[in-house]
Amino acid sequence: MGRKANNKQGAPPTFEEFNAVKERKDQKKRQRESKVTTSKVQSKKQKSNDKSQPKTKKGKKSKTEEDVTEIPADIPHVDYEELSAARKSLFDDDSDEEDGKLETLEDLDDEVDLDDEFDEDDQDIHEKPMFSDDEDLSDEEIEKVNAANIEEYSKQLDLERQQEELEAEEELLGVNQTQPRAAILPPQGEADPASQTKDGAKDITFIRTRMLEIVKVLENFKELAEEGRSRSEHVDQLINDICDYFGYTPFLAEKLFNLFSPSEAIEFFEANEIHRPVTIRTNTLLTTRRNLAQALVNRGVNLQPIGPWTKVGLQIFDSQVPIGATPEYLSGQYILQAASSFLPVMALDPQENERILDMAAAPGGKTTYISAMMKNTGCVFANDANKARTKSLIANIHRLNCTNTIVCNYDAREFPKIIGGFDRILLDAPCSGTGVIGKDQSVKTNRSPKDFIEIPHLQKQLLLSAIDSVDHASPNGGIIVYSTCSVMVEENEAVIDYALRKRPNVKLVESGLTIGKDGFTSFRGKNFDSSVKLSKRFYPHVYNVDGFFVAKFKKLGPSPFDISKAGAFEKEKMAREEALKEGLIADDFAKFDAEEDKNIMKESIKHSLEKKGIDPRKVNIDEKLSKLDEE
Ligand SMILES: C[S@@+](CC[C@H](N)C(=O)[O-])C[C@H]1O[C@@H](n2cnc3c(N)ncnc32)[C@H](O)[C@@H]1O
Repeated sequence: MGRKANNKQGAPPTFEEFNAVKERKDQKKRQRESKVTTSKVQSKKQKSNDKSQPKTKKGKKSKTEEDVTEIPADIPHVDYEELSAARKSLFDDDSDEEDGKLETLEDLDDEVDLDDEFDEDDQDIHEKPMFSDDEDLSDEEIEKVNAANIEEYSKQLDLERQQEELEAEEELLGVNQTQPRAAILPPQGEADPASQTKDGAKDITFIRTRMLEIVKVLENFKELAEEGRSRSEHVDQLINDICDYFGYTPFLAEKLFNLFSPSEAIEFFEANEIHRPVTIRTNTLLTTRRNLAQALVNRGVNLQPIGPWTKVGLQIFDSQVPIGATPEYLSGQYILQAASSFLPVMALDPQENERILDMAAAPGGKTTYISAMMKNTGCVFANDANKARTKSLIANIHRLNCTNTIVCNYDAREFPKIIGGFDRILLDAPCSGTGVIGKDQSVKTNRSPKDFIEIPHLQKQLLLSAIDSVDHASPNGGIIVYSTCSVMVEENEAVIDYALRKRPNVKLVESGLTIGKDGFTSFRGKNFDSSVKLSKRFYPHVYNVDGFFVAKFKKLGPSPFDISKAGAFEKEKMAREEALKEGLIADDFAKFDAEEDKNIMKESIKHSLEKKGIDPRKVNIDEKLSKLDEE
């Protein structure tokens, strides 16, 4: 019978179930150890009392006793053998007991065969109570033992049952298998059995099982690999299966796979199949989290704080009202915002009365948080290159009552030519979105190798601009925070490492974030500056937040461009020259869409005419527009 047929026994476990099996296996091991040690205690006790050995096996010592070397003090003493014997005595002695009691015990007996504790071929033990010939154990003592141990006994029964279930699952998964496995990979040159269903479709159940099995092999390759099959063959098959099962292009599946160990990669891919929890941020300009929570609970919203790391976030479990249309929402008391989006603003740590630039701000989730942290003092420049997106940015700024904010619409590579000298800058850069696949499944198929050249190129240019636009002499500031919702090294560590090399007047500093994994200091043969480990990575499968990256810089001295007052175009030219030298594509990533811009301008003219009480249909808008262009 082939593998596939074997696997048709039932749906394979999910990865969580697989982990649960592993966990239960550990638990079982611990329990066995506990049992072993208690058995030893009993053995010692009996020896010291000069009593006969328990009749677990005629003429043989219990195997478990030989294995024990230590008796941990914290293990409760439960004598299962004595207990078992007592129970047997109880059955024998209490045959006239009330039906109910007997039924209960017999039910337990049905579930777990206590004789499993002893040697199977020891018929005598099966036939009579263990201690039936033990003169010292009176009925009273039996009852005492039973009463004292019944709780432990019941726990033991549960464990035994779990153990049976576990063994059944293990059998299915081959968890205990240490021998080289049966063939997991399709035989060389033969068709993949995964595509051999009757209708020719891929057998997803089979693919899932194979993925888990390959992961196990890769994590213990020496022992488990099939002879004659290389590691890379296993990896290739696993990546194929990831593509088939989760729907990624091979290119992206491999890139993401390379970020993790095989089992963690599967956890990551699994996590991308589900949405992150719905979370909101309290707008502390208008309310407190306590008052907001109370108001929403009164409307039938089921919520709780996100976690100890944020004092403004709430997680919504369910709601009887649309969470984006409550009076509290409409009056700006909160914003729907992914928990991961709080992190760069927390790292930025805006202070009252500062001048802050949010370089890529639309739709304004972070801008409005910055504004709230500054208590509406100082000034926040909220910039975005995409004019259409500035609409939602403005709407959010208004709704959340942020009165210290100026919206602008530049290609942020133009800074600091437009305006510089900021105390702090947030660059929440445009990115590939590989951290938010749970939200946008299209990322699985629409990212190409070109993206991972062009996007980092733009990110590098933007980051250099951010560095050059900050005032190194700012009393408490001189801070730049770089963030992306990508997990790719090219868009994260490689970008900040590039900035460190190009701008020796900045250094990376602690982000102040209490969660997150350290940034990579090396990756697939590339070494980054050792300080890159101060950056933080966030993963959906670890923190149940979107995949995210945050790095915090402190500017220590002026940039060469600060002094030369070079404009964006000179800087751009230099950056392009650098990029060309490094073999990067120098095409523009963020192209200006003139047609889109024209439409937005027309709409804006119509609105302003309406505001003035003029019917826009009676005005030649195209003419007005071309006049504006001339100006
Ligand atoms: C990740 S989103 C920003 C999200 C925003 N910070 C928030 O929290 O709501 C990236 C933004 O960068 C903008 N962008 C792309 N290229 C840009 C450029 N050259 N200069 C400024 N903004 C740019 C995009 O229009 C997009 O709105």
